[in-house]
Amino acid sequence: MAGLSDPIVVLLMGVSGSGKSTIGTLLAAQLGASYFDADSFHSPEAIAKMQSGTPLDDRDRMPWLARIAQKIELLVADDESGVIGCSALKRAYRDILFDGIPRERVALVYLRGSYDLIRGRLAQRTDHFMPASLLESQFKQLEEPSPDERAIKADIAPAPDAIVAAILRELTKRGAAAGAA
Ligand SMILES: Nc1ncnc2c1ncn2[C@@H]1O[C@H](COP(=O)(O)OP(=O)(O)OP(=O)(O)O)[C@@H](O)[C@H]1O
Ligand SMILES: O=C(O)[C@H](O)[C@@H](O)[C@H](O)[C@H](O)CO
Repeated sequence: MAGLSDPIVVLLMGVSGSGKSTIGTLLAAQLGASYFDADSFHSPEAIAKMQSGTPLDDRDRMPWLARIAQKIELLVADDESGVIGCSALKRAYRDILFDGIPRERVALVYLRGSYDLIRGRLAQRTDHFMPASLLESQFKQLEEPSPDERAIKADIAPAPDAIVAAILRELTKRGAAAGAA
C-alpha cells in the first residue's frame, strides 16, 4: 500500500519569511527525513546581492535552481525522502525543479500568508542575511501555484506544530489515495 511509508520529496515554497526553514525542519523530523534549505545552494555573490538589498533576477536564480533540481533528482533516484525549503516564487522555477521527476514522487507545499504577517515576523528575525526590505519584491514576483500543480496550501498563521500537522494530514490523504488508485 502506498502511503507516507513511500519515499516522498516535499518542496516547501513561499516568500522569504513564510516559514520554510521553521516548518521544513519540523516536517522533515516527522517524516524521518533530512531538511535541505535552498539558501545553502546560493553562490556567495547571490547572497551578497540580497544582503545589499537587491533582489535576485531570473539570471541569478537559474544556476541556483539547477543545483537544487539536481538534489531533488538524487533523492528520487536513491528512493529517499527529503524536505526542500525553496522560495520557488515563479511557476517556471517550479517546473525546473520538478523537471523529469515522476509526479507521485514529489509534493508541493505552498506556505501562504499575508504581507503584514510575514513583515512582522521578519522584523523580529535578526540572524539572517535576507533584509526584510526585500519582502515587497518577493510578493511582486510570487506566482501562486495553479490548480494543475496540485499544491497543498498551508496557512502560516497558526503555530508551527499545527501547520506541520495540517501538512502531514494532506500528505497522508494523498498517499492513501495513490495507494487506492
Ligand atoms: N508559524 C509560525 N508562527 C510564528 N513564528 C513563525 C512561524 N513560522 C516561522 N516563524 C518565524 O518567522 C521567521 C521566518 O521564518 P523562517 O526563517 O522559517 O522563514 P523562511 O521562509 O525560511 O525564510 P527565508 O526564506 O528568508 O530563509 C522566523 O523568525 C521564525 O521563527
Ligand atoms: O528567490 C529568491 O529570491 C531567494 O531564494 C530568496 O527568497 C532567499 O533565498 C530566501 O527566501 C531568503 O532566505
